Amino acid sequence: MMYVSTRGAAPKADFEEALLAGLAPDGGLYMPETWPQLSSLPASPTGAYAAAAAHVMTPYMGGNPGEAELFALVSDAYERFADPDTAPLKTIGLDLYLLELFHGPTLAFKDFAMQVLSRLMERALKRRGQRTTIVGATSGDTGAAAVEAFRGRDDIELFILYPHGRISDVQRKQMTTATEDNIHAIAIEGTFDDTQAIVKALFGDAEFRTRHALSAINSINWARIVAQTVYYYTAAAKLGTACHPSFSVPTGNFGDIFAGFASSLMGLSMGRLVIATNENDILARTLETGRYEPKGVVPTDSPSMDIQISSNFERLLFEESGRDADLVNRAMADLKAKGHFDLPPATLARIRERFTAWRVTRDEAADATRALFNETGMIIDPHTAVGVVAGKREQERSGGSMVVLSTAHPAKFPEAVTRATGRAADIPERLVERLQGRERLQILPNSAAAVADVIARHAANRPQA
Ligand SMILES: Cc1ncc(COP(=O)(O)O)c(C=O)c1O
Ligand SMILES: N[C@@H](CCOP(=O)(O)O)C(=O)O
Repeated sequence: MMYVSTRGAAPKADFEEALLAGLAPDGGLYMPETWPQLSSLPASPTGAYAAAAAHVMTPYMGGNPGEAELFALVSDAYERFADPDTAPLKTIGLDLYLLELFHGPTLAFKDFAMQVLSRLMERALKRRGQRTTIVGATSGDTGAAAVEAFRGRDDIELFILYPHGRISDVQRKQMTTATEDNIHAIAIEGTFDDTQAIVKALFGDAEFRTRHALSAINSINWARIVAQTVYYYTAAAKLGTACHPSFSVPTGNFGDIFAGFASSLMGLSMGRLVIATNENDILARTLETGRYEPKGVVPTDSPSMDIQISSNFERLLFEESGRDADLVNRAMADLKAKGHFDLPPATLARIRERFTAWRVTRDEAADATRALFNETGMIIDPHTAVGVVAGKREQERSGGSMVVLSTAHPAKFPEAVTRATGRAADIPERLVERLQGRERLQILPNSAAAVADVIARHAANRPQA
């Protein structure tokens, strides 16, 4: 299995190269050259999430690692998940389900991929005798998951950028209380989009990128997407082969829903993929009008989705334009020069065949949280609430089974949850432990040069091995 860049000008890479590079050298995102086919999970072994993960992910690895080694690696990655089912499916209405993806160590869906990614990276670096500098951008959850997955790992420095004052206190402390020397939390005076732009700018500087051996842990890294395809399979398997569920996915950077799309391209039969957005509704506007046009980010109760530049939309554009790298390059150039790009009608039509988008307001999400709590006693987080509202709307429109991805634990967002339901969610013990201790962070202006300087100074002061 080889990987190609969405911008068409990078050499093909194997899985390990794509994993360590993160972003392709031409600025594009890696995509598999062909889609492995897997219409469903084998009937046996059933239940075991790690076995399913190894089975779904193996074809993407090109034999490095092979399925047995990958199985051992993912088994270790998912061992500390709090629910024995890893990704349990709960019924919340008529043919309406919640896929709970928050039982990992940092209580958000990011743990599913990050726990695997860190192990794959460490393995690759050891094999090659290399070290790496990870630079990541986070609106809260990716950073927490990355800190947890990479803390204390040999040969890996993690610099994680988050928008200052725009994530929840819990999310911030999950990153800033890490005591390990290889973890560096940096608050940027800007939005998540600014932090993501800084990451891309650092990768765009070829000399800096090579000198510091940069790697990425955001969903621009293909390995993240692969690991996130697995739970679409396990959810579908639980509902049975006759059911072709739709999936409602709270969406920001478009990585999680792209993993669902990837599963459908692999042959998993499903209904619609529902893009559930908050007031930062660029994707809903794009599907409606055909124009991708970021507007200013507004803060909401679902801060992890306060994103206007959805990185992985580039992957969708590439795939649904018939893998037209020239078109992707033109779109990205237009975005830079004019602040928007227009989807060709045929590409828009193909996207609409598979995806529906619903914009959900803060009040609608809070009402849904309250209603579910009153009906079932269940407390959901504000991102999941956006997914529930969008999922129900789509179910009313097109019918069928609907699986809503429950992307975070409500304890991560106590203010919004308490406002909606009148009570806060119980805080799991594993979170309590992580919130203690002194916070360690730097606040930097919205400047790639400032971040580059911190990384360079740290490298210069690192004791030589
Ligand atoms: C809790 C939560 N839900 C949803 C999302 C959106 O996921 P994606 O960026 O993959 O679209 C995020 C952030 O990525 C998140 O942290
Ligand atoms: N919502 C995310 C934003 C980054 O998304 P990623 O999936 O590309 O890492 C976050 O919580 O940081």
